[in-house]
Amino acid sequence: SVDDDQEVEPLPKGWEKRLSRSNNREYYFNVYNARSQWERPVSEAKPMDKEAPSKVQCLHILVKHESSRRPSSWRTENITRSKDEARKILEGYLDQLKDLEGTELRHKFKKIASEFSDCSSAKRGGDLGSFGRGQMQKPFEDASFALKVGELTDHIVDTDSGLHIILRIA
Ligand SMILES: O=C(N[C@H](Cc1nc2ccccc2[nH]1)C(=O)O)c1cc2ccccc2s1
Repeated sequence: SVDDDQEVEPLPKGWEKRLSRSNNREYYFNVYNARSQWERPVSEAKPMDKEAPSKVQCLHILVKHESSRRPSSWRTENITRSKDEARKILEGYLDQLKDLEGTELRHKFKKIASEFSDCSSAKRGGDLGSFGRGQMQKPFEDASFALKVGELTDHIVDTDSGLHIILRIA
């Protein structure tokens, strides 16, 4: 059994305790480099751990427009809005989100994504899961990897799919 006082002792700085959904086990998340481990950490996670993360997990809200690669989505069979109109819509979402933080930001972001994102990930609150470099369109990848955990893009990201805002959650 785990040494009792470890149970009540606070975690070393820079670590968060999380629950793995797949096997209902607790694991530990290094908030600086987004790495996870099963073993309870004994030493502080260091900010210099902030080396380039190999993978990130992000939520996004996509607003497609008439020149999107596939101007169709679960919401709208034939998307005809202009790119400018799409930008204005996303700027409106950014205004609603930019002063929020933490759980409140994540919940509001997921709510908007699930109702309005033109990506099929809308069904998962905009959650794309974890991805490494080389998996997503380059502008999206660069914007995602430039974010710290918990951070929202302060600008709109333009890809062949349409216009996005991104929230990094891991
Ligand atoms: O490419 C997708 N969806 C496209 C729109 C789109 N284009 C993207 C470009 C970069 C990042 C996310 C993007 N989503 C669509 O529905 O037309 C993905 C949907 C999902 C759903 C779950 C997890 C990953 C993904 S990637």
